[in-house]
Amino acid sequence: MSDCNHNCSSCASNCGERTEPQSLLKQHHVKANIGKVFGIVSGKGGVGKSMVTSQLAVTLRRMGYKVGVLDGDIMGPSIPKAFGIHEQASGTEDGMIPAVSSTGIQVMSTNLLLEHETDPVIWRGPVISGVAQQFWTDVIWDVDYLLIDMPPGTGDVTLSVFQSIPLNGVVMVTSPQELVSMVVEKTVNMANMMHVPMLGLVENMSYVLCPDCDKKIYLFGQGKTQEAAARHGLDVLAQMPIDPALAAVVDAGRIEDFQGNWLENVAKQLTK
Ligand SMILES: Nc1ncnc2c1ncn2[C@@H]1O[C@H](COP(=O)(O)OP(=O)(O)OP(=O)(O)O)[C@@H](O)[C@H]1O
Repeated sequence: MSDCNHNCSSCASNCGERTEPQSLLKQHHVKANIGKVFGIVSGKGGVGKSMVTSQLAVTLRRMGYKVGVLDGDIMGPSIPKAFGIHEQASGTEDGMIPAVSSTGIQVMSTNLLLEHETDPVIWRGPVISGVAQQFWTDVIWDVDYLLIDMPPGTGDVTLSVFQSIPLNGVVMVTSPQELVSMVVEKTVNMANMMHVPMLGLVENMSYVLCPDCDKKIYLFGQGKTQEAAARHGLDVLAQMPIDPALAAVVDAGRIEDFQGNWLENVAKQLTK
């Protein structure tokens, strides 16, 4: 190490004298213009993480912001379908260009790279993590807010996103039953260990609204949410009902038409 200047912060060499851990954070594409970046996480699958990510993107767009969604759920991408995007992503010599929804939301997802939407993603772990990173480093985003729909749980891709993308915070999505479980705690702990601020919790499928009297029916009991969230050190930012109309707009690729303002408080947290 003849040319060692003993300043580890400006040196990429991993020699035995290194005293500081090396950052694994990656730069976004040189031509990209990205304001803030938020991850949407969940302890396990099927709790409505993609639903919340899409609705949050629409809510921010309705507030007038430029919004992008990076579909980090590489194996089970569902964002393009919710937005009714079926064409393949395009690219130039410079980089990848995200698809754009009918209201102007930018989207990048593995499903936009496959020849057929129904093709399985038969890639090994390291390749999958690499793709999530490339959606950050190689895509020419132009957004005020980039939302990352993370894969469920605390696996490879989640870790890779936490390590390589400078997140401004994460929002946790749970269902009422999941809130009391260990998997939520694991995800909260992972964000803490990665020093990424956990902004709070969206409880999805909290209640059903009676179509006749508008009464909220809490199928899994009421009042436990605040207590369980507090145990995890989380603020409850929103509670969303189970609403067949929501599932229907997702199935029809028309999430941008959804009615409801459940996530306005979450959007305010992200934009403040
Ligand atoms: N509040 C809701 N009301 C009605 N249907 C919902 C609601 N939330 C989610 N769904 C439906 O439940 C299914 C699972 O939701 P979603 O794909 O968002 O979950 P997820 O947590 O992202 O799952 P995964 O991580 O496994 O992809 C979807 O068909 C979605 O349309």
